[in-house]
Amino acid sequence: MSPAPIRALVTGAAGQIGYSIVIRIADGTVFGKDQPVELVLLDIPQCVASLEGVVLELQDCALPTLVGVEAVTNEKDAFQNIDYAFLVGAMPRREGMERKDLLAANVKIFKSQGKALAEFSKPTTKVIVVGNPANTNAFICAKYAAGKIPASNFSAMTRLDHNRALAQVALKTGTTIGDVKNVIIWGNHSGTQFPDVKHATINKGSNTVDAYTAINDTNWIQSGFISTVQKRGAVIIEKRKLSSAMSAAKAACDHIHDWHFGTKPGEWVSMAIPSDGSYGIPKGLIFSFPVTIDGATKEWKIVKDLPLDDFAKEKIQITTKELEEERDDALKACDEANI
Ligand SMILES: NC(=O)C1=CN([C@@H]2O[C@H](COP(=O)(O)OP(=O)(O)OC[C@H]3O[C@@H](n4cnc5c(N)ncnc54)[C@H](O)[C@@H]3O)[C@@H](O)[C@H]2O)C=CC1
Ligand SMILES: O=C(O)CCC(=O)C(=O)O
Repeated sequence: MSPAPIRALVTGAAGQIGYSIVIRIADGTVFGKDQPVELVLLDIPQCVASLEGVVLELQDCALPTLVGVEAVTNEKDAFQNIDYAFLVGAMPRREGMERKDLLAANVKIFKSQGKALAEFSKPTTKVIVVGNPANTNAFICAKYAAGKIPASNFSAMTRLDHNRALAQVALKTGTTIGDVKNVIIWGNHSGTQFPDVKHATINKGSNTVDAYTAINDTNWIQSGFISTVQKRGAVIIEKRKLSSAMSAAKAACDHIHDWHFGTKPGEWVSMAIPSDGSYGIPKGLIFSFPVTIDGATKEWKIVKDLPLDDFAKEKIQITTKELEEERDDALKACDEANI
């Protein structure tokens, strides 16, 4: 007998990330090839025709794992009874903007969706926020769903930054992605994030070497590497005139896949989740940490007590400060927003 279907919501499903994400959820990449999936696609009423087009294409994919698709334009229908929510729908930044410039416009969406989660969803629903500024939107969403859904069920996506870091290290060392383990993205999904390879390892032939030794270029690790990962989103906007979508959709699916199935033994992933005070990060801030996940309980744990040198502490302080400022601005915008 096949298991009960997993009901997954994708918001902004008519947008560019939505278009790349739904096929991976529907075809078993995220929840497994034997797991039936019901998809709920939400977008704004102006995008209904485009949303219907996505539904037709999903039908045409003839996927054995996809047992239902609903296209909706209201939160009540969208958030009903879901197991996972991929909250993508939000305004993307254009050339020259910082992600936090989106705060005033996008935070209202996440206030409203937090309330909808509280009203219509199950207490076990797990949420990934992709829409920028992702950490702060997740903070707001969790705040307005509080009382019904625990804060630990809310996360923001820094997996794209994590994947970018893996790829840069693999390129630099002439290895493959599978050879590089345990990079970390600390903090905000923004230009202040701290991509860190201090605790990473690289397989070279039959040896496992620490990343600093394998890379053998401290200047690159502490400068070029960090800024490449921090600025990757902006460079892609400059080149494509659109923000990253294929890689963002892949990262969102990696994030939920690992939350559902758990992380591999001896490995961690980067995930922005509510701080419990670890590493001196203020409690409740949605901060990217290294986490391990138990696939049986679907609970994440922050990897504790990694030694941090002064360089790391300074970088972490910068991104913490930015997140505190964003949080305060977002709370103000929510108070002012009459939703
Ligand atoms: N965290 C991360 O690593 C990344 C985050 N992003 C962010 O993801 C978001 C989406 O990006 P794209 O898909 O490229 O944008 P897009 O503009 O192509 O699509 C966004 C979709 O969301 C819809 N939408 C707007 N308000 C909505 C609402 N209240 N409810 C439901 N749908 C709504 C729009 O109608 C549109 O179809 C942006 O904020 C972008 O900055 C993008 C890449 C990576
Ligand atoms: O950079 C942006 O604002 C949009 C896409 C994004 O967040 C990213 O590519 O990292």
